[in-house]
Amino acid sequence: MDISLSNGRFLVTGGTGSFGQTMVDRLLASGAAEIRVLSRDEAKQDAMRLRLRDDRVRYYVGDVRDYDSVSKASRNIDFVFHAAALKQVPSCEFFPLEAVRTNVLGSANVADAAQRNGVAAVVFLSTDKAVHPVNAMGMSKGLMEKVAQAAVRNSSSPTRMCIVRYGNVMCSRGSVIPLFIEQINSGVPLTVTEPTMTRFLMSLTESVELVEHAFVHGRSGDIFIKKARACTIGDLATAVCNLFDVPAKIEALGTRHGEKLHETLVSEEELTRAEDLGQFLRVSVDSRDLNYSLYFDEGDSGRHDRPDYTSENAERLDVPAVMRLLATLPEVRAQLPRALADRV
Ligand SMILES: O=c1ccn([C@@H]2O[C@H](COP(=O)(O)OP(=O)(O)O[C@H]3O[C@H](CO)[C@@H](O)[C@H](O)[C@H]3O)[C@@H](O)[C@H]2O)c(=O)[nH]1
Repeated sequence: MDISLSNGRFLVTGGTGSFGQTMVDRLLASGAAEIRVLSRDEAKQDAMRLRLRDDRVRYYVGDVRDYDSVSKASRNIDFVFHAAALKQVPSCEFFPLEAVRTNVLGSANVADAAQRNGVAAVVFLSTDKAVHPVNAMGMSKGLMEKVAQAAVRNSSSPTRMCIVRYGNVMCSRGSVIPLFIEQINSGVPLTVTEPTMTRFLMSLTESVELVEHAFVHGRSGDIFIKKARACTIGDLATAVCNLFDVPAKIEALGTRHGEKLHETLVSEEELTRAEDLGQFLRVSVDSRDLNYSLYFDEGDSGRHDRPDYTSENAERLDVPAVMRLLATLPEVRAQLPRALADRV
């Protein structure tokens, strides 16, 4: 089957979220024949229905935790983008089993339903927090990656499954940039956890580009990463204040539950078998089978001589560069007085 966003029937799990809605917009603009949105919240679906008013989008209320609802939504579908997840780090720390139910078991349901329904390809959305994970959200996403790769290894199904891993998506729902802007608008200090903490910065558009790249070019079991720039949270807070032309008033919060100082997009072990594709990296699945004698006799000849790819050693943006980047984001521009937007 021809692999393109304009051809076929698509299912987007978590389709009412920040990524999901951007992906659905992209699919509609590309001319996709049918797009199903699977999500739990009927009110968000209704708001989306009213915004889009497009018959090609069908809404399925359901939960990836429930195999039946995933299976029904996957019937006669060609391609799945699996974005449904519990993604807030602090809340997953308090409810780790909820993260397991949605991110691990829910993803297993998506993989299983796709294989049984003859779906051609699935892209699973993962996160840098899945690498060397220290919090329940990252651990559950790391296990999701393993579940997807095991589904590829353990089955002769033709369903192609790829994973994309990305860093912080600027302005996604509940994230720090909209919070900083809200704090500026309310005239209260910006709550900064730890100024030296670093994070990768990606736009929603870039996250959709990464998913599209994996969808078109991925081989089963591949993990795709888009090379990204990073900044410190202290510089991010200063950049937001400068952009809105307010003095930088900062209240130190301290590191939150389960947070890392720096994130890792690709581990050094993965880098030994990563393929550099320019803007993207491809880490293919370790396809050796479970024959222990081969592990002992042949081992892994890859050399571990490259450090992890982290938000600490990635291209670092300074305050003016972060300001320029923020000023390109529609979500930020919508809040920024015209005169200030034009100055950057
Ligand atoms: O009041 C706040 C809230 C957050 N932060 C910091 O801002 C950064 C970003 O925080 P946030 O936007 O909450 O994102 P993360 O906790 O890093 O997690 C996001 O980014 C991940 C990718 O790393 C995604 O997988 C998650 O779903 C998403 O919530 C972190 O360094 C936080 O410590 C502050 O300084 N002040």
